[in-house]
Amino acid sequence: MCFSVQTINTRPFSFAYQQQRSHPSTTQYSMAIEQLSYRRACTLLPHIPLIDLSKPDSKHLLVKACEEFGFFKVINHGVPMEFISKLESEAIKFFSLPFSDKEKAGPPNPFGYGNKSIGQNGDVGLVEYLLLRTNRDSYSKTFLSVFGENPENFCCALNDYISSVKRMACEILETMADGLKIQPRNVFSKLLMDDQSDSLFRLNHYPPCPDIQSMNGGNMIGFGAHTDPQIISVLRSNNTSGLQISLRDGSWISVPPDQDSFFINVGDSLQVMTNGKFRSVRHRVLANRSKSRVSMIYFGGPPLSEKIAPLPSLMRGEESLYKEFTWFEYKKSAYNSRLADNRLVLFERIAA
Ligand SMILES: C=C1C[C@]23C[C@@]1(O)CC[C@H]2[C@@]12CC[C@H](O)[C@@](C)(C(=O)O1)[C@H]2[C@@H]3C(=O)O
Ligand SMILES: O=C(O)CCC(=O)C(=O)O
Ligand SMILES: [Fe+2]
Repeated sequence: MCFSVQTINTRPFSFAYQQQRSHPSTTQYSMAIEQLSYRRACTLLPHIPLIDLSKPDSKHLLVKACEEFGFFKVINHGVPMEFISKLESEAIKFFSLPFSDKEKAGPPNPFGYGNKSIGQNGDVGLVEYLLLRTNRDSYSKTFLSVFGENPENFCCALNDYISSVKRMACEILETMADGLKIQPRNVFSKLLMDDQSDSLFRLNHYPPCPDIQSMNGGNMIGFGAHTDPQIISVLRSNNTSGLQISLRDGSWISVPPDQDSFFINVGDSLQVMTNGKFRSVRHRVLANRSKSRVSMIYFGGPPLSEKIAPLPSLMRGEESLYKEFTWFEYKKSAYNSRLADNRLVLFERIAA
């Protein structure tokens, strides 16, 4: 069964040479063609910022990407390929089990194995998943029911991957603090490093959807449009397309998959902590006609008792755009919402 989404917004681009006189010169032609290819590149190419973590100047690009898109791609990330491929193969093994085995780890409450139903409020998508807490004791229990006495391989793969990706997420958050010229540089990363940090991990499997063309004009929803409530999300997928991000004008652009890189999302909490300077990015996943997509996402969240508020060092005399709240309050409200809802509006301060 597939689920539909509205047609992707494609922005029309006008042909530069339509504005020329009836007999343009060669120079006018070549200028027009140049302009046309430039416009085509701007319209058709995804404008995904690329951050090379090994370059010292990345902090400025990183801040710019968070302000403009709330999304960027990271290379030279330092996460060993071995950890990535080991976890991917464990995930594939899990999703290949018979449904009767997988459902032993479900239904999600919200943790555990889920199939087609996302969250508790009626959202659906063409996806099956495992939603886990990031501590080993917690996910080991989830797997005992499926793998009996031997969940060790999966648990080791998760532990290696999550530790390494968490380290990278902290490095990114510290580089962000440098780029924003705020101190201490662990002002964001300490929330993920805290023993009580409420971080999550998700493995998603999107099976191919061969009847895509015959249904709803070719757009089937894998994971509906939403923003992530946490501070930062670190996403890695195999080489199957599907992920899209929404630009400020509401149009959607496809993110070309890259199995060797990571994609970073600014979450709602980071938008609040920067008083709206950084943008929590709306994103979604469309089903693929012929290939399975497997993605793994680390959601870096603060401790439940943490106050989520704009950092005073970023305010410089501005008013806070948000009411005061704790992560517990925000999370409770988020988990009562539908996927597509704007969860931050309830926490916005009404301008005087
Ligand atoms: C519909 C929902 C699923 C979600 C909880 C919610 O009520 C609204 C936020 C959703 C989301 C999106 C990002 C992450 O995938 C997630 C784990 C999260 O923290 O918030 C999911 C929640 C979920 O799948 O339970
Ligand atoms: O699976 C993906 O590529 C993205 C999923 C996602 O956005 C999420 O789980 O919050
Ligand atoms: Fe997401």
